[in-house]
Amino acid sequence: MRVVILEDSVVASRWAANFIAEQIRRKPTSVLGLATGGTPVRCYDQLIQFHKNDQLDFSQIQTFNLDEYLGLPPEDSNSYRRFMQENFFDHVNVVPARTHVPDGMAKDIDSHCQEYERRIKESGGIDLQLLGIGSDGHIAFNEPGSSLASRTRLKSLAMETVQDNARFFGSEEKVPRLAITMGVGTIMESRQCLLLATGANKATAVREAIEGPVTAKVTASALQMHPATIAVLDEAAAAELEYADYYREAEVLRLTLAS
Ligand SMILES: N[C@@H]1[C@@H](O)[C@H](O)[C@@H](COP(=O)(O)O)O[C@@H]1O
Repeated sequence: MRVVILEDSVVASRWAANFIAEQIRRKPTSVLGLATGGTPVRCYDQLIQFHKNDQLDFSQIQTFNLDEYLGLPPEDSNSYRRFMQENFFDHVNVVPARTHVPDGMAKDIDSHCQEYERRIKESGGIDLQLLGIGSDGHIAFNEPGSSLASRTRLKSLAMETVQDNARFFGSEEKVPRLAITMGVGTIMESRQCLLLATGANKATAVREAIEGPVTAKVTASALQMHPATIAVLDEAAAAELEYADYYREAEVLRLTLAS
């Protein structure tokens, strides 16, 4: 796994946004997998700036979001669909019908999940999947114990995740306990993954994901088996990495080779 350590969350978010922008410039019809949470907000901000200032064109892309809370309609202020509209989609020229977020109000959840998988396949598959990481090491809502071969399905949230996400809802009681989420297997089929993690509260999860054993206890560790994952970290999130100096040196060498 390529590990890029940058000074702070501003620089790390800009790096991630640049990487996504390059992907879109190289392939204007890119299929992007997108994430929610506090972490990617700055990255989306930067992409919006690229659109406004540098004419970055989103008109041909398709997007698939990782997950959605069960029982929240799209207009709910805490739904991930609303998050995406407010933090990204409403500010760029993406075609609304080409943006996909699981439907938290789906009546037949199993067939909705299968349909979501079918649409990803039909799109040609995800070119670049943006990921955050939960403090318990989850990706999307693949909580500890999730099968590393799992597909899009209904999952119950771990208590740690409920507590972490209570900050968006005002209280723990208001956080839905169930969500529809892409599986680890679904994510692993993306051609490239970009794991963005910032802040000291992610340091342990980041260490376990990058340097620990591959285990369903830390579903982000499955990315060690992915052929093209880049972890973009700020110093705080990288603080517990045993091989941080090696990753830094490798990046310097990469830059030297590129110049
Ligand atoms: N399902 C989302 C994840 O996709 C996200 O990575 C995680 C961390 O979010 P934050 O960036 O707010 O720490 O939160 C939720 O659980």
